[in-house]
Amino acid sequence: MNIKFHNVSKKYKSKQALDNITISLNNGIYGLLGANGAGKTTLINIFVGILKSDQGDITVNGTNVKDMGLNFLTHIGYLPQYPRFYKDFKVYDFLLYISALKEIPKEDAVKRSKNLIDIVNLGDVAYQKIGALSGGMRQRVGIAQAMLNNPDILILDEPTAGLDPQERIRFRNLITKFSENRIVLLATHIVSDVEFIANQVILLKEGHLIKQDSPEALMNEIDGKVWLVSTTDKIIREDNTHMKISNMYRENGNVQMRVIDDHKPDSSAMRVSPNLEDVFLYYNAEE
Ligand SMILES: Nc1ncnc2c1ncn2[C@@H]1O[C@H](COP(=O)(O)OP(=O)(O)OP(=O)(O)O)[C@@H](O)[C@H]1O
Repeated sequence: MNIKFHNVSKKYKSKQALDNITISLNNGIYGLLGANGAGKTTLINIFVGILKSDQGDITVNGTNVKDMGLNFLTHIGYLPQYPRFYKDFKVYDFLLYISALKEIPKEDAVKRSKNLIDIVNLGDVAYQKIGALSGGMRQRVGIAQAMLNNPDILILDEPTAGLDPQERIRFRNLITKFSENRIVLLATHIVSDVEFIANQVILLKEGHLIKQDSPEALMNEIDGKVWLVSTTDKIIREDNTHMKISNMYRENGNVQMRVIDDHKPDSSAMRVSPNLEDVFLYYNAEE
């Protein structure tokens, strides 16, 4: 599978939400990362056909999606950022209903719905109404419905919103298994969702493509620019050095700060290996 975005742009009135985005995706997991308002949902909505771009084209295996008609949708599974459900549907019935909309034959629909209910760990509530589920459980119904048609291209917009830590891990494992021979595009601003599973990260900022590369390559690029500085609460309260702090935690009565800086920010600072969160901050921090 291959998806190409060629010079895709989108403006909402005077707001340039996407500016000339050109990217290419092959099989694997792609983390679409960006701060709030970076343009992730706009890019996804243009791809799945909810929005029209002002300019540019998208091709799947070389064919313009505009020429694929409804056939295009049979290849796609999609979880919107804010999925809406019929609250009176029971989980299992809802999956059968979505299967019918996707024109999945009844026998397959039954098998697949039951299987996905197990996979997303909703066996205990399969016959409960969606309206009675917790937010995280509903989100898992959303993930399951996106996978019903066994899509070649799975598009997930903020899929882990509301999931507890255990379910996040389950989700990451599920996506890693599922991604073999497919494209999974996962939009998030939660770096840890993609840090260990994405083959590539697409970094957007204010509608621009900042980087597309493997997490390892992105981390290598800022090697030598991440420091650990040990300090105290008092100094932090008084500090006005405007360091780019990617993380802060307490250890043995001191405060440890992870600082992003081209130069050693303090004589006691120790160089540490970058992680993907540091990369995110490096490209997103205010000057
Ligand atoms: N319908 C709209 N009308 C006007 N502006 C919009 C509309 N939808 C999005 N925008 C603007 O376009 C920009 C990109 O929004 P988008 O929702 O694509 O970002 P995002 O990266 O998905 O953000 P988030 O992480 O907050 O969901 C933002 O500045 C947003 O305010």
